[in-house]
Amino acid sequence: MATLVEYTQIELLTLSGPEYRRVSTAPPRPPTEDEIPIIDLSSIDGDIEDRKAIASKIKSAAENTGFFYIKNHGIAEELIQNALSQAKAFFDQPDEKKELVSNRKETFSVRYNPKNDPTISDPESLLTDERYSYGGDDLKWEGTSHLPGFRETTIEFYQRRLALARKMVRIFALALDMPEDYFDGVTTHPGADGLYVHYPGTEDALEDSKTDVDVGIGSHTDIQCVTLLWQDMSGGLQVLSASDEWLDARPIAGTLVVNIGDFLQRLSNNRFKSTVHRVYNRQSTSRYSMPFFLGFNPDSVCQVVPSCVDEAHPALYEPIPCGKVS
Ligand SMILES: O=C(O)CCC(=O)C(=O)O
Ligand SMILES: [Fe+2]
Repeated sequence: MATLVEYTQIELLTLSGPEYRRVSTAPPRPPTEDEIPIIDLSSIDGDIEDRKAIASKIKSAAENTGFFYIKNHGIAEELIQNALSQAKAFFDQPDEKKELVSNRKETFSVRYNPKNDPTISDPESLLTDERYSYGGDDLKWEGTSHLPGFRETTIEFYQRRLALARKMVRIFALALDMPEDYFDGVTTHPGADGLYVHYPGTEDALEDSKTDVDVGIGSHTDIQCVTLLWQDMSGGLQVLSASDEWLDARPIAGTLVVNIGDFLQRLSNNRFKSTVHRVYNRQSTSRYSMPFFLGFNPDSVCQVVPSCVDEAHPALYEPIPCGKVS
């Protein structure tokens, strides 16, 4: 007997305006191993053949669901746990010390600052270049200076993720049949945000608001190039499959979740999928996550990669600027 699958429509905000997508109304199911594979990065610093082997796995994942886990990613578990402790210390403070955002979800975010990027030899020239408007982060660090080690750990974790994200971008270049340094020039001083996110337990949220709200983030795609996400063991991240069903992107210890953003979908001429996902915290206790979003240099232009265009596949997109250049 055929099972009746029902669908509904969701509205997404994309680079080219609102878009509507069909999604199944069935509860999320576990993904198959191919739908959200676990990819081992232990040989990422090996030779080019090692990286091509990783790239071929990532290519399949990027063309299928657009989400995968990475393990042996090189970021020390101790650093991740220290960052998590700092995130908890930050969110544990009384409300007036924090920035409260909608949906009762709270965030602390660090933007790219050339001073924190060890690959930049002259940060001042970027900071004083009118085209970038990176903005200062001094107020953030002043406002958190009473939390011991907060700044140091937060910056170190940011730096490690920036380095890993740059390596991943090289793998994406290989996965698009381009030389591995193809994107290096547009990731030298990228738009890149590192966040701590706290989703309070649902009971707490209900008590305060007296309404039946979900704590989380509704259906969306990530706008940038690639996202690296650390999530705690709470669960709640759901990912739309290639057949429009919700998959449970369950937490797997020792991994980060990686997904493709709108810019990478665009420059791959839709070969790689910028996948719809959402997060709910429906448990009574807090959920913490630490996403990192890598974009391209704000002064660069995003255009379809030559290897993704041929007579049968003309470029679907015009070149667009990657960031606000003021
Ligand atoms: O918190 C998470 O697990 C994911 C958050 C997310 O999707 C986002 O911030 O774009
Ligand atoms: Fe997201």
